[in-house]
Amino acid sequence: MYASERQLSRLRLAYLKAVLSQEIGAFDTELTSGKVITGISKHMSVIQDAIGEKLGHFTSSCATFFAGIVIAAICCWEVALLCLVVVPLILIIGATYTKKMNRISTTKLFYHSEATSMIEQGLAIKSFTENMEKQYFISKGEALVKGVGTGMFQTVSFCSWSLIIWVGAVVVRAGRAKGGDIIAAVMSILFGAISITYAAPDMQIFNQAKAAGYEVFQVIQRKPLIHDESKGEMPSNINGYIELRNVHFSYPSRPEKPILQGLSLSIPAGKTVALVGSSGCGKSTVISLITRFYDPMRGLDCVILNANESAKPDIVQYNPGEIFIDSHNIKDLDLNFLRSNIGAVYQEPSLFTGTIKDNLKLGKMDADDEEIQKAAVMSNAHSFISQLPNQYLTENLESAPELSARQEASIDETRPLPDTQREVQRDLTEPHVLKEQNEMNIREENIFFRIWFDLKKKELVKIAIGSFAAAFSGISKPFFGFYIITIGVAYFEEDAKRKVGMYSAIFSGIGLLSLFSHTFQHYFFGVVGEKAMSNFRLALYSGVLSNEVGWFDKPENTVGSLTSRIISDTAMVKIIIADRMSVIVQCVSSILIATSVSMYVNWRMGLVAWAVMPCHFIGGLIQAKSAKGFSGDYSATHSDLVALASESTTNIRTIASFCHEEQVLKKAKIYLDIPKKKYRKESIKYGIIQGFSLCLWNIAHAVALWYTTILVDRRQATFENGIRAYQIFSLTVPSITELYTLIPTVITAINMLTPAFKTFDRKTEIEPDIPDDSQPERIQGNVEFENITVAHRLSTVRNSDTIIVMEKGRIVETGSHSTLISVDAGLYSRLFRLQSFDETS
Ligand SMILES: Nc1ncnc2c1ncn2[C@@H]1O[C@H](COP(=O)(O)OP(=O)(O)OP(=O)(O)O)[C@@H](O)[C@H]1O
Repeated sequence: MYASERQLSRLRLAYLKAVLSQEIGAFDTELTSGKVITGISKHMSVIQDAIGEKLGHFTSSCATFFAGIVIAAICCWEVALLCLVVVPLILIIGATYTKKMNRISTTKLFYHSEATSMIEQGLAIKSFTENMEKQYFISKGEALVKGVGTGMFQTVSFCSWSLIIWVGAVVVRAGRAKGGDIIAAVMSILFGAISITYAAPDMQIFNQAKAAGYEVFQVIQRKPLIHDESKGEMPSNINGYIELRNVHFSYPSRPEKPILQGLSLSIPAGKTVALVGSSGCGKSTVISLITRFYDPMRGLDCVILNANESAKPDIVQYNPGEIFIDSHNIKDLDLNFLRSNIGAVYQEPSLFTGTIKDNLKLGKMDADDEEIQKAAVMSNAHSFISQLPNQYLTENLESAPELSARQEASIDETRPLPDTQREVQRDLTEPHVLKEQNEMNIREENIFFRIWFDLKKKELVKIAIGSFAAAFSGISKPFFGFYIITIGVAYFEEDAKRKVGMYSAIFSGIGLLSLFSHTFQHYFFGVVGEKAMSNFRLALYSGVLSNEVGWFDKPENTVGSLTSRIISDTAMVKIIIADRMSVIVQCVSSILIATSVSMYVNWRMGLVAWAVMPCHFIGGLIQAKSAKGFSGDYSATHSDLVALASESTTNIRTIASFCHEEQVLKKAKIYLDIPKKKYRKESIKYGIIQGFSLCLWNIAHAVALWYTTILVDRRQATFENGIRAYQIFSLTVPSITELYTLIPTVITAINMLTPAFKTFDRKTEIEPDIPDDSQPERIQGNVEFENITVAHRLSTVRNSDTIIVMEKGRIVETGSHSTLISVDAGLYSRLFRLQSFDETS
């Protein structure tokens, strides 16, 4: 536990460092914030689990198995040898199953990510429905593979046992071993085999960790297209003469759309130059190129077709243009040096966790209080900051919820910029209109009944067949307990070979039936679970899309949290139905059958078996916990780090422009130290608990054996029935433990579904589809504006030394305000007149 925490601490840091060092274009395409958060939380947790507790658990389970084989070999080598032949067969089935399941989960993961990005981009419900249908189809295959796989495992296990016990009888008949030796050998193998089945889920985690590791290392090993590692020039003095020469640019996410098309401009040092143009003409793009968030590049327009149409297109490499500062090509300059010479304030305000002062210091980490205040006064932020309860020490998100969007932006603009600052871009933030919302009135309903979402009659029939099959699958444990002792006794009888042969045949028959019962159980529960989940997902997504725009402004309805509600939370529906309910039915059936049969065989021993059950139960619970992992949810333990990674990715431009990567990594190191200390203590504590659980187990067996001798002594039971009644029940106790651990997970899953159902139940305040009868028949077209605020950008730039007017990535006019305004047909003058109209209206 401790070692894995230490290793993962390094891996998490390396991951975050790699993310922060990528060029901005990567965040537009491959490194979405969702992917980064999944990487640093989910993927890291799986890897930590695999190389930590699961590896320890797997090693100890394998050791138990091999010890079982060795003891069996000492008691009866023929039986042990047979096991060594049979076990690889079982392992091959396990490996084939895992391989198939992995292939399916990789395909599912692809569609899962596709669905996530569809929601992030707000795509139409039609594409989402198609995606859900594809997922449903894949899940059908998954359910079938799961059913056949577990069924095959049961069948082969039962048939192998039949063979082993029959060979035991042959050996006894031949006089090469005693019945007792065979029982000892079979029991050792039995416990070894149980251990190896405990180890099987670990293999699944190892495979998941492999897939997660692949994703994580892809990011860590990714070479950024623009990076600061190869240290470039750092001229001693920068005057600030900026020149763009024939610059072409397309965003990596939309290479087919040219944004800048041969833009050339020069900005003399010390002059104020304003870029003016309609929205989307490429103003911010120019600034992004100067700060080297992107390098000039041509998109797909560089592909020209050959004269002969059937031939392959030629890729022509044009020079995409160059950018110079003081005649230094910015590509030759040290990246950090370049960015620390540029002060940029972006349209979107970005605030980080911490106090207002921490946020202001982002621009200059060594700024003192006086400098900070001076910067705040200059940007008109000082007056409202002074009115806050803790002034500059106010935690920006928690204690100052009253901060308006404009004030947030103001803090963002206030950051004292490095002394070397030469250029500031100031785009005024669009006014935010926040709508008041009525509190939702949500009915408390029983979510458990609602998860069977919109299921048709045929799906309910499937669930009934699945439940029946699950109940039959529940027979296997008590049946095994009953027959293993019956066979043990048969070894001592005269016609051992015939009797054991008959029992072996029955054993194989039950094994064969379990192939069908497991297949039906997993297939039907899996298919119905997927159907209910996809019905609910679709209904929820369409419900979300029908909400009014104001609803999306609420902090709890950000794209991230809605995506998580639609994709992750709804997955609980399938988990409850396919994974939990199916096993719950199986466990209940096992417990009922075991209790009835053990009471029937010998009611006294049946009661004792129930009495010592808590020892088994607690022991089993601790073992199950150890198989699952004591360390719990790694993502929750590292929530501070995940939050840091999330806000860093969202505000990557701010971090990159302030060269703040090192500060983020320093903070990350502090966050990583806390869990490291925690896991050191916990690992010792849980080691002791695990040892105690094994002790309880042995105490339970000892009590049962002791009581059997008393019953035999008092002639209240035969030895065979005493042991048999106990064994039937004790082999079924894991089902009680499983049931006990499953029920809280169902409750947790139901709780996780509550926000999704609340969102689903919400009625939109602006109903788009219901025509309003009160509407006039004919629209006159008289529009009345009330309390509208317009950002008069042109009034903020009229005093600039030079105004450059852009249109569709090209410069169309250049000059001062007075010269440009005099050109009546010019774009500037048209824009200016348009804004004057706004002012007067
Ligand atoms: N990261 C991005 N990925 C893909 N396209 C982008 C990206 N950022 C901007 N664009 C597109 O590039 C074009 C130019 O955008 P840019 O932000 O430079 O315009 P602008 O002139 O600054 O507009 P505004 O005045 O609205 O801020 C727009 O069509 C915009 O949609």
